[in-house]
Amino acid sequence: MFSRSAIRSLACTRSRILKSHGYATVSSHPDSNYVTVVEVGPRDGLQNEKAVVPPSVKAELITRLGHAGMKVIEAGSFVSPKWIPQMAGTPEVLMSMERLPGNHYPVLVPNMKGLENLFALLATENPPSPQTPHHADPSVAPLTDEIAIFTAATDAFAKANTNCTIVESLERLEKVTERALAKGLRVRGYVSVVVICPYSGRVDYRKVKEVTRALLDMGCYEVSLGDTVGAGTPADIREMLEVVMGGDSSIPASKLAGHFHDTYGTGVANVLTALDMGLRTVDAAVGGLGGCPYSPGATGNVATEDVVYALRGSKYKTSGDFEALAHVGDWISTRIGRRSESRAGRAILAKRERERLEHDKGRDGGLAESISAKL
Ligand SMILES: CC(C)(COP(=O)([O-])OP(=O)([O-])OC[C@H]1O[C@@H](n2cnc3c(N)ncnc32)[C@H](O)[C@@H]1OP(=O)([O-])[O-])[C@@H](O)C(=O)NCCC(=O)NCCSC(=O)C[C@@](C)(O)CC(=O)[O-]
Repeated sequence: MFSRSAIRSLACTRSRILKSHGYATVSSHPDSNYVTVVEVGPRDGLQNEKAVVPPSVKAELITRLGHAGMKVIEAGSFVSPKWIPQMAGTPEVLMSMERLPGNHYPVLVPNMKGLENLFALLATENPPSPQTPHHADPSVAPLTDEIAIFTAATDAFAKANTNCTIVESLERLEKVTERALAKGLRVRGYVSVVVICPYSGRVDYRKVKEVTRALLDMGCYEVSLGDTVGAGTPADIREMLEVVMGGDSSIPASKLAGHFHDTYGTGVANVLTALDMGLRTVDAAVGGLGGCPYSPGATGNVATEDVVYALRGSKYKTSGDFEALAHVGDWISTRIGRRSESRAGRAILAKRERERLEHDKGRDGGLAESISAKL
């Protein structure tokens, strides 16, 4: 486990960093019941596929997701290709996907090397200037305007995922965040294994809070809390959020997002619990793609279609088009040789297929009747 004093010493740099950059804030939606669903399928989903999906297919997936109404789509990672070969083509993906204006396409960055690689790519599009640090054309979204940094609530998981302890990862990420903010990029944080760690078991929710606080103090505008194993129940999520959002140095719901894997089928229930607790951002993957390479047995993220369907008719609003997303989930699942894991997606496509068959049968029946009437 990491030491509290180490985390506290990181927090001491807070005032210095905030003095130079301030918290990078994202303007909150005018409707307080608007739910931002961050689409993580192209990154969290495809990073876990055995086969390396070609950049052209990933780019088409992101393009399709944009046209299905997704506004924030995690497009890939600038991580070590030795660790995650599935994400090696991220620069090509960013260069070839359609970037809808107003959309955001964050990428994962684990260290300075990843950030330098990203900067090199951004510089190829628009030579930087003080006014437009990395992007000038308003008719398309920037290649990316946001990075996501990641650590964990246990040392065991941090070591498996990033080859270092939590404290070491926070030291590394602090430098990455400072440089990214200075370049005008937004920074989002992730904390993995907020409920159960596949290596060290039940997680102490106070650790989740400490790591989340450290990421916010660095300058992350939001921290996404990952039930990486996907075994958390709504009661677990409620208890975890009560600890993170309560007590001394409480963290407001507006700074948190929920990231729930659906291994035990509690993903949608956990999303609804998080919304009930005041969160308004959740992560999801179309078709329920994914898992985590360092969480054996964990299945994909909660499916975007399932989340969008579950919010229908409720007080919550969101941007994705349910049926269009079901088609995207079916398309990418077929491309990678599996079935869509979205229950709602499969149900609506099966219903539409039955309707089509009945319509065709009706048309054929009508035709047969009119032919026999003429004879
Ligand atoms: C963090 C490191 C890099 C440390 O890895 P390391 O091996 O300690 O790093 P290193 O500095 O010793 O470098 C080793 C080699 O990798 C290269 N390298 C080093 N960094 C990079 C880079 N950025 N881009 C390209 N290459 C890089 C570096 O140049 C060197 O190459 P060599 O000299 O051997 O030829 C490594 O552990 C890593 O990349 N891990 C990635 C882990 C990952 O992507 N996991 C999945 C994402 S997190 C997740 O899915 C959870 C989340 C976010 O979804 C939430 C949830 O569900 O919980």
